[in-house]
Amino acid sequence: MARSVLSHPRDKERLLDELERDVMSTLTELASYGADKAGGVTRLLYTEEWLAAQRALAAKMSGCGLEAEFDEVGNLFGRLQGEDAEAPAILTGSHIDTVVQGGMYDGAYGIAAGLAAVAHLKRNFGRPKRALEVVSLCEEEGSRFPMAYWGSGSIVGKRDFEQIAGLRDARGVAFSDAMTGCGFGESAGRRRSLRSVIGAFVEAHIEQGAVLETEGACIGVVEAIAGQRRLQFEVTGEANHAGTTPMRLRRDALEGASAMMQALRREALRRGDPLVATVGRLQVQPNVPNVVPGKVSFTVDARHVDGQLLARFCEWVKRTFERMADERGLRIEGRTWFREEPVPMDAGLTRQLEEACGDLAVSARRMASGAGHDAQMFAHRCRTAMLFVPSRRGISHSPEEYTEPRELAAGALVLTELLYRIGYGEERLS
Ligand SMILES: NC(=O)NC(NC(N)=O)C(=O)[O-]
Ligand SMILES: [Zn+2]
Ligand SMILES: [Zn+2]
Repeated sequence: MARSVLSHPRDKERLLDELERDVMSTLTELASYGADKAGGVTRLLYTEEWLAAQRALAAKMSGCGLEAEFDEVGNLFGRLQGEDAEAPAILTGSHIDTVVQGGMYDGAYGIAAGLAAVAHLKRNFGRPKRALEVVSLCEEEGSRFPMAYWGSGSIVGKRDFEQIAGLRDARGVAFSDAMTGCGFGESAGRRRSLRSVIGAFVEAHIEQGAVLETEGACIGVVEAIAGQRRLQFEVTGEANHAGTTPMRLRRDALEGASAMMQALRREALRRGDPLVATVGRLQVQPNVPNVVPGKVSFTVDARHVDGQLLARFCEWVKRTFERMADERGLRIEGRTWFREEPVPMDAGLTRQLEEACGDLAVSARRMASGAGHDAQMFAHRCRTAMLFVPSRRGISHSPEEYTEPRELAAGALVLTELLYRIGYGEERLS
């Protein structure tokens, strides 16, 4: 087996041209599924545009000579069989879903890069020692239903059908109805999602921050992924007439909630980086100009690379919000609907990723991820590594999300090299 996918350094530009062409073709096609008027992409789990994107990817995978198959929750796999049918497969990919009015790269890039890499390896090196699978994970963001990592979590056993019972989206559509409506679910007769043995998982993703761009590095070698909590609060006061209710007699739920949000921001700033806290969703009832708001619900998304410091901050949030509600004669209910602990990437596989960057003369730097990723799920079950490519001005979860095609190709080149070494090499996964 040759040491590298490059038989000579002069082959690098030609391979970058090929990978850039293939990655951009897949990204452009996927961006058409859920293209919204704001110029971004909205492709939520189990919607028509989500299903159309998965079906288009299945056709692309088959067109590359891979065995395309959906599992019971709608994860899509494109498999390149290995010589050793018993050897645990190596998976690469990311999530197909997006946030509302998101960009065309978050998630989709990892799928496009994985497909370009495995297709190149198949064409040029034939059958690997162990199976290589490109995976389009059905959901990661938690944008439609109060459930995140549904795709990767179902594969590694951290999500199951009991957890989605009773969940509904903002329009009242039941999770289970949306899932069965797309032809998935427990009784759809598809392969079970849970996989007991996985050789490794490698995810390519946009950085969604500005470190690589600021430092002029091509690749982020991810060492760890931050932990995160998502909390939902309901503040209840008393709806009343905006014209006849004196200020001192009001129990204004929005005034109380806004004071809590200001306190949240001040405390997060006081505790300092890398702690972040975000109020992303706010709903006011009855939400009309001439009524004192009687009820407000809002979300808090809190993250930190240190699990203990994250837990302590969330305890402060709950304690402080309860005190502030009491002081105003308001009621407050809070619940944590999502939590993931910080997780390190596999040291050996990360070292191999870094070595591949060096051998390919692609600049790289080690870093942590403030964003959550499917790699966070797989890291509990198998050797997992992750690479980033730069995000222009660090922008993501926005129609302004952008990465240069050549930067996307460089990430795909490193991914191709790593998959070649661990998929075709004799040595066991280190
Ligand atoms: N890559 C992501 O944008 N992930 C997002 N989604 C989750 N589940 O973390 C996030 O908010 O960081
Ligand atoms: Zn995202
Ligand atoms: Zn993502």
